[in-house]
Amino acid sequence: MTRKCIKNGTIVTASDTFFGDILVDDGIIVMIGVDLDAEGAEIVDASGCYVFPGGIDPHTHLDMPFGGTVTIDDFESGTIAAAYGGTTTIVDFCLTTKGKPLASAVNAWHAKSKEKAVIDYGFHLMVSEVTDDVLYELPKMIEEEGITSLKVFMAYKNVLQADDGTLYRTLLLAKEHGALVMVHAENGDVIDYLVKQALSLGQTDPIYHALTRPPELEGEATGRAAGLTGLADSQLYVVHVTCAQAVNAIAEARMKGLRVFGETCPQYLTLDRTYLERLDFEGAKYVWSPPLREPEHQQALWDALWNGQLQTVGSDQCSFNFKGQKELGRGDFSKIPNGGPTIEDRFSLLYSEGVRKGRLTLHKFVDVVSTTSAKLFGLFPQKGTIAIGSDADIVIFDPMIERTLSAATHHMKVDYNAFEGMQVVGEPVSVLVRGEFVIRNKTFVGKPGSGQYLHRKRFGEQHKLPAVPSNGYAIT
Ligand SMILES: NC(=O)NCCC(=O)O
Ligand SMILES: [Zn+2]
Ligand SMILES: [Zn+2]
Repeated sequence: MTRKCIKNGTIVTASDTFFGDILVDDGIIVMIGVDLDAEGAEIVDASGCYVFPGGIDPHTHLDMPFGGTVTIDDFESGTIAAAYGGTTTIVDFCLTTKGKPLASAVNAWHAKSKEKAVIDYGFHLMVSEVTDDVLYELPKMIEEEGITSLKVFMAYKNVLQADDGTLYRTLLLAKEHGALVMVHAENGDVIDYLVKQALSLGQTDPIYHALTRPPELEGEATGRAAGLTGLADSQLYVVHVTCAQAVNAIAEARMKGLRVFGETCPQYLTLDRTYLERLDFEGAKYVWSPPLREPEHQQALWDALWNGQLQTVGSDQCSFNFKGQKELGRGDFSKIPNGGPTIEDRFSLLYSEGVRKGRLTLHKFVDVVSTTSAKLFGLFPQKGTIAIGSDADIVIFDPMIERTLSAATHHMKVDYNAFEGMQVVGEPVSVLVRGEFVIRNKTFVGKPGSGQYLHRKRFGEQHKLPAVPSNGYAIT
């Protein structure tokens, strides 16, 4: 049945809260109001629940070769887990290879995702060099594929790291063609020196991963990237911000009027550096770059979300099994594959740790887990809100359910949960993508391959919504 009426929920967007019904037809929201006439529609009862726009996760790495291995969650397990967690759209990083056409990387990413994704998805391009070939091809990727965001790494020396000239040229190109440059901001050269020094002293445990990547090096790189953005009069999105130093650099750039935006991730808001000290090499489970920080940085990140210095929360889903993958770094922390499993718990953690603990308002919660990502990445208002004409990507969320996050109950393939044992309150009970249930009463009912590829708009452009049916109107 394509027509549905979601009844009696508390509908929350980034700007409004109202009680009522949502009528969905053919995947689109066609009416919002009180006591809607739902004749011919399937009734979905949302009483006692919040009705949120589907989460948008702007930062995932599914089925991606990295650190000498490949992330264990692919577009099937990763998007099923995302859906369970209340996320209906992801933007995944397409890894390009130096010397090879960008199109071959994009085609490979289409092949990984097409038959598998259960929610909608787009791609960012990771750019590690700017050659004449890349300069020629990039505009085509933006125009033909709708890939309107490009990531540049300032760290991972000799692997993905690009130099400042490459970053600057990418910023210029992005300005010219309406793309958003994303940056992994850490000073890779100094980190390389510190890592070699630690290893030469026999300091090989996971904790040295954090000790060789101090927050000053994240703050320095963030400020440098922001400065180059100003010079290029371009736009920048700093991924996975972890510390006060980087927040300050972003805030300073924004105060100067620069188009600089920042994302943090659930792990940096809820976990700290002591996790890397866990015995029996368990600390390897908590190796991310940039690393987990001292607890005081968490407050800086929550404050920055509250006051708008940071705008989004991405998962940076990049999962490796502890057994056989994280273990590649036993005896040498620099060989531990970087990243962790976060796609499933992002939305609930932000609600439970953010809204429930008074660190985010309900509207700010929706904004940082969905709406602003839609705006920055060319998906709004097709995605990221509940409005007439928008896709019916909807999360029915029971705010009273108490549960414990655990690998025993999660839906990712990966063999551990980064938030194991953490108590959260609130759970998505049903999740719809374009009006079809993917999760219904906490059970997966979707179909691999039903997720659609999203051709995204250029930076600053909006989607035109389909015409509203003649009887479509909103009562608020
Ligand atoms: N963040 C992390 O440790 N792994 C994923 C790759 C990246 O985003 O740098
Ligand atoms: Zn990164
Ligand atoms: Zn990442």
